Amino acid sequence: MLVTGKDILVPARAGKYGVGAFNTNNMEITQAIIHTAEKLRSPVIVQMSEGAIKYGGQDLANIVKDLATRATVPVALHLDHGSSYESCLKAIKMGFTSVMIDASHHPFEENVAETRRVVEAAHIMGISVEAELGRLGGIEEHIVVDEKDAFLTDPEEAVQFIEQTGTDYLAIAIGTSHGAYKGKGRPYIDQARIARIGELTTIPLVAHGSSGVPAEITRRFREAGGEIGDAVGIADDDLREACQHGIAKVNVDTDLRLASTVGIREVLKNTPKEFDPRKIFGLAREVMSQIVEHKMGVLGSVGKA
Ligand SMILES: O=C(COP(=O)(O)O)NO
Ligand SMILES: [Ca+2]
Ligand code: NA
Ligand SMILES: [Zn+2]
Repeated sequence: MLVTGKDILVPARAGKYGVGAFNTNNMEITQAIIHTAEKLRSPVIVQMSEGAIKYGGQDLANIVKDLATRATVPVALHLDHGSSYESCLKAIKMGFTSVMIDASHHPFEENVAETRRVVEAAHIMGISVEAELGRLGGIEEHIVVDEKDAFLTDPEEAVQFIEQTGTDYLAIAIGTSHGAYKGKGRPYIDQARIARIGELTTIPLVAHGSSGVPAEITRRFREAGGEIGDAVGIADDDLREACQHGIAKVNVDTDLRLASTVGIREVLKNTPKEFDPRKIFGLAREVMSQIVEHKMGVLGSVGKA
């Protein structure tokens, strides 16, 4: 059933488990996410970035909404990295049940003001809101944040921010970053910082940049002709621990991008005579489903629906 992000995340925070928020850009990705959630009896969030909305528009939103509505587990449709009040309202008009207003690259006061505007409008329409405080490294949809400008979330500031905005959940910067190259070795996740913020707050916390970039996937990616450097993601153990301290929404996009590309490349490489799109996209769907299944196991959301 189609529900709001809050319906899914408040129980997750209380139950100390994480719920995957997986980005989609087409039907097969959406099916891999939702069918796997049903198979594992797991709640799930399907999210679309502004780039995905540009690419698939209402067509894609309708695919997600239809699958979510018919799903036998709770599913929310979430706007990822909404860059403005207008963008959030447009998404709500498209049928999104959760929106992120990402104003974390602005000074605190401006972030508060922008977030408040979205919260007021969204709550009138019964839609829940994610905001962000702190700045991840890596490349967000519309902002390139280099390391020196990344800053981790201050726990006391987070309390102020939540009080002043009324946001339903909060994305925090705690060492993760977007993309396939999250650090030189194992990225450092500031568990003490998460725990501190978790102690001081009660709303669900959000970890962006949480793809694991599994070695098996990068090996297959190269084997099938892909080119990727020494990619590294967030360790499963770090995600498990983060969910014990208040992280309830865990964003995953890169892993599905890599998995779908592995599937497509393997079909094209191994069966060069193949040109049936169901075979070409079918394996991608299968590889993505395996990634979604692994992640739900790591986060502890299996059987929670
Ligand atoms: O935070 C993310 C995705 O992060 P990854 O690049 O680690 O999948 N989307 O908002
Ligand atoms: Ca941001
Ligand atoms: Na988001
Ligand atoms: Zn993100």
